[in-house]
This record gives sequence, structure tokens and C-alpha cells, in this order.
Amino acid sequence: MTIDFQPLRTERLTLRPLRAEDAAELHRLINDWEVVRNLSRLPFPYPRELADEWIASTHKQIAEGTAWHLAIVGQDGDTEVLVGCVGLTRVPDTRRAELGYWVGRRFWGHGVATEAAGRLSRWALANLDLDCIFAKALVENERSAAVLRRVGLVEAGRGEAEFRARGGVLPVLHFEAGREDLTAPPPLPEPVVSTASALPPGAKPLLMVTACALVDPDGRVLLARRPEGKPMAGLWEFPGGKLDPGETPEQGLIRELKEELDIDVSAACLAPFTFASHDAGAFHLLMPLYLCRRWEGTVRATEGQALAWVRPNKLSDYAMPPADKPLVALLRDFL
Ligand SMILES: Nc1nc2c([nH]c(=O)n2[C@H]2C[C@H](O)[C@@H](COP(=O)(O)OP(=O)(O)OP(=O)(O)O)O2)c(=O)[nH]1
Repeated sequence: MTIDFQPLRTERLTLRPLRAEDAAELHRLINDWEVVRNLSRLPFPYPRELADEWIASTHKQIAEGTAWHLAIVGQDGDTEVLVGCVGLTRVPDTRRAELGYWVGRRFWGHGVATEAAGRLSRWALANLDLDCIFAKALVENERSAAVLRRVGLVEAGRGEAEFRARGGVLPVLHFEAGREDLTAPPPLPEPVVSTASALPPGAKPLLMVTACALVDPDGRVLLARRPEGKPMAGLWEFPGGKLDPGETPEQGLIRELKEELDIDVSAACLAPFTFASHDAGAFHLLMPLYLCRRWEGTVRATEGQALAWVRPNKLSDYAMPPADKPLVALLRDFL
């Protein structure tokens, strides 16, 4: 089976689908009481054939979109070294997925689990339709709880879970994180109408963003997905962006539409529609939304962002920033 999954890279590691030829090394690393004793579903001793079966099952899960279990590999000169595994399993029919990981004992103490689990979680929130990552750690396993906290998950209560290798039920801590816990904090807005130095105490800077609902001849609206690394990664938004100093909203939008979608729009084709005025925490967002039905060129994602042409009555199926919610309702009624 060929798996359509681009490896995820971190500073030191690569997360890639497991391969049949990883089985022997994977078995050597995981058939270790110190590793298995902390993992809920695995038996001990861990039979060699289970490694083959499990690797094959992870390929099927990635293809079906039900779970993403990946090898964590490092580099020793030119040689790739299997270090452990990290995975996310989606809870069927929800926007939640459970995070799990293990690292071979000789690689402990180097921050591998934090680096791998953080990367997979942030990738997942940006690229899969998920809103929440959760995990559990044995109460006695402080090392794992520390990993989850460093990744950005927060404690969400206690419970119990079955640990197969231990032959029974043990107390666990539950952890979870939403998008705002795991994606980059909002950058301090640069182009502001009122500058920070001129602000009275307690006032927030105003961030001017310009955005557009492109409407195609079928009446569908274009949404773009915020990529990994940006605040609110994974949410769908109207194309657009922050104004550069000195730009009018129309000029900024024409520039953004060229940069992000490679289309040419004239100011005459930008019809003012409505605006968002939203308290975004560190700043206040003011975002005029234009409607545009005519442009030149073919829409393409120049920055690798996912795009979707969406029927107005389906817009609410897409998770969007809070500022956009009132705009979606108005757009649905208008189109
Ligand atoms: N483009 C756009 N931005 C939105 C929408 N809703 C919403 O809250 N925003 C917010 C998210 C960000 O705080 C801000 C846009 O800033 P950004 O950093 O994504 O814009 P940009 O394209 O200029 O990004 P960059 O060049 O600085 O990377 O506006 C929307 O529908 N479209």
C-alpha cells in the first residue's frame, strides 16, 4: 500500500509513516518493560509478529483518515535511526483526537517526545478537521505529564484506564488542548490605526485587516485555510490579510489576492459588503469584507494553503475565526 503522507520535520527529527522494514528495530525498542509499562494498550512481552501487524494497520488508518501513527526518526550521520513513535487517533464522528507516543529508552532525556508530539499536534490542528487534542498519562508517570504540559496540553481531570501489560486498571491524568493552546500566540499587530505609544492606558491597538468573499458563477464562496505556524492555524477564512502601511483596504486586498491566489482584481470589482469588529484579546480587529464576482486569472493556492469553494448554506460546516461568524450569517442570507 502506498501512503499519501508527506513526512513532518522538526529541528532534529522526521515523523514519517512506519515501514515494514522498521519492524525489527521497533520491536527491539518497544519490547522493554520500562517502555511498555507506561502504555495502556500494549502487552508485555511484546511479540515480534505484533510489530508487523501493527505497522500494516497504521497504513490502513492513515489511508482511511482514522489515525496517524508515525515513526519518529533521527539522523546519525547518513543513517536514519528509529527513536520511537507518535500518533493521533480520531474519535469517530467528533473533532477530537487522542495523542500517544513512546520513545526508546536510550533516547530518553533529550526532549524527543515533546518535539514530536508538538509537531504532530500542531500539524493535525492545521490540516485535519480537529478542534481538540487529548491525552492521558499515568499519575505515576511524571515524565509523560511534563511532556504533555510542554506541548501545551492542560490538565483536565483524573480518571482510570486499563494498562494491559500491568494486568489492571491504574489512575491517570487527563490532558487536553484546543487550537488556541497549541498554535502560535497572536503576533503584536504592526500596521495599526492608533499606535501603541499614543494609546490611553488600557486601550488596545486596532488591527486593520482586509478580506474578500470571492463568489464564483455557481454562487460558491472561496475559503482558505490558515496554515500551520499562524495563529488560529486550521481555521477557514476569507482570503485577505493585514494592510501594509499607507495602503487603502482596496489596495491591500488587491495585493493580497495576487499574492495568495494569483488573481488580478480591479478596485471597481470590489463591492463593500460588511465588516467585522472583534475583540481579539491583544488587539481589536477591524476587517472590512468585500464581495467580488469578477477577476482575471485562475484561482490557485500560491502559498500551499488549502482552498475550498463552499455553497453559502454549507459555510457553517467550516470552522472559522470568531470574528467571521456574524459575516457568514449575513453572507448566507445575501447570496
Ligand atoms: N484574511 C483574514 N483574516 C482574518 C479573518 N478573520 C479573522 O479573524 N482574521 C484575522 C486573523 C489574523 O489575526 C488577521 C489576519 O492576519 P494574518 O497574519 O493572517 O494576515 P497576513 O495575510 O497579512 O499574514 P502575514 O503576511 O503577516 O503572514 O485577521 C478572515 O476571514 N480573513
